[in-house]
Amino acid sequence: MSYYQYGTQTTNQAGHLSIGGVDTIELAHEYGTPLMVYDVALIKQRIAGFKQVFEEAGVAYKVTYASKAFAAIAMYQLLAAQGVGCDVVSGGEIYTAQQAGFPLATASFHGNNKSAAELDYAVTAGVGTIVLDNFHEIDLLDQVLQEHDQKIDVLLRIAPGISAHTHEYIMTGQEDSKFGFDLKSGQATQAFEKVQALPRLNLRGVHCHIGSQIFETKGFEMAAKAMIDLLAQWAKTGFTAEVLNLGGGFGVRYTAADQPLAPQEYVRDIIAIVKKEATTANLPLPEIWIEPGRSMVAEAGTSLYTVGSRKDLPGIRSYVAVDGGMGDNIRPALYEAKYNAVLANDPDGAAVETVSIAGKYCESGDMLIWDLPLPQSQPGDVLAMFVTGAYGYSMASNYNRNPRPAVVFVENGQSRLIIKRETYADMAHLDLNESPSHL
Ligand SMILES: Cc1ncc(COP(=O)(O)O)c(C=O)c1O
Ligand SMILES: N[C@@H](CCCC[NH3+])C(=O)O
Repeated sequence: MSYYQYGTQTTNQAGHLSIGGVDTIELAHEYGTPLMVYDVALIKQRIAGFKQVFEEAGVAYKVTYASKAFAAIAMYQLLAAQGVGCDVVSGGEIYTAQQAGFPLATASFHGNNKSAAELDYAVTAGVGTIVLDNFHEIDLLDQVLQEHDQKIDVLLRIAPGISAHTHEYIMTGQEDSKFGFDLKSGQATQAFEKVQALPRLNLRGVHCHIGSQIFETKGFEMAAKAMIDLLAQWAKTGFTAEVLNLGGGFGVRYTAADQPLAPQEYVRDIIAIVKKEATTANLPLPEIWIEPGRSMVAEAGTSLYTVGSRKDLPGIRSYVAVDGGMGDNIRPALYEAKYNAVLANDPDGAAVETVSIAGKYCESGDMLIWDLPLPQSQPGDVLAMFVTGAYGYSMASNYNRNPRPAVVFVENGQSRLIIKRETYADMAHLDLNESPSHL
């Protein structure tokens, strides 16, 4: 095998890339391309791995999936069946979870500018926890609760002032951030006092999230320590935190240059540091919550594209274009994210050339992979691009009025369509076509 295999990926007897026991070339024929393929067994393995670490440590916990990484009805159903909660960040994610029959009592609602309508929706839909992000939201939520004569559990999102080593755009825990109550300037304690004075808000603890695609455990350790120190201060007022949510952010391996720990290792480390710091501060151990997104689904996702045109610039480079691009995966254009890919019809084939994989969108920046060693490719070959399961489909767009791809789950030799390919009519269905006049 010449490629790094994630989850159930292997080369089958036909010499094709297989995922979940299903031939990816057959998937491309059956469902068309671009196609997103999710290895369900790998998602289940990740969930089980996270839970196991907590179980072994014998601590109270909650594993919640950050839906923004990939939200779909089938995904929420898979989570519910595996007994994990989720975090939602919009009315749309709440709606999708609700359609899936997801137990919303296990969901947490995040966001730096939740609207009154979204808060109302969350309260009436039965979302279990609101993660309060700012002072305006505290007032909005209290108002909504008064209207419904209800109470709700809340956490306070704290910006701990920790810069994790990751791309600037996906860093969130540093002081200069739009998210959460700032720790250093005292905003966090002001928010604590404000919430404590509002009987409809049942403050259960604190939340922080220091960023995404993080490889080192140091940042999590610093964040955990900062949170425990804060809770120790608040404990002097008689407050006992029941929950400490340390967010997500665990890194994954996109290419060989990425060397993350196994996802469970981050959690093992987090548990150890929380235990140590809580003991030192003489605090009862709170329930530890995590909310991984990327590490739950990224490596389980593979994008299949069909190879089309080619442009050779002797001495410069060769562009090989595929039938998708920045509309189904904005990450290379947005973050200069790096990916790896193989020809699904010849995954073990020796590379004979280096090509750059272009998308089909009208942007020079619509490049999926620069300088990829590949066997000789022909139009009609299927390119399998790895680790596209997080922030791919969920950040997809209809730029150039290209339809968003279909999505399938594969497991045990079977495939199931979970999101249909968008049609031209789907994309135009909100356009009004009633009057020939121009106002
Ligand atoms: C509040 C919060 N929780 C969890 C996550 C999930 O992060 P990741 O996908 O890196 O695990 C994010 C996204 O970065 C987030 O903003
Ligand atoms: N969307 C980003 C991560 C942001 C996570 C949300 N806070 C990515 O693709 O890496």
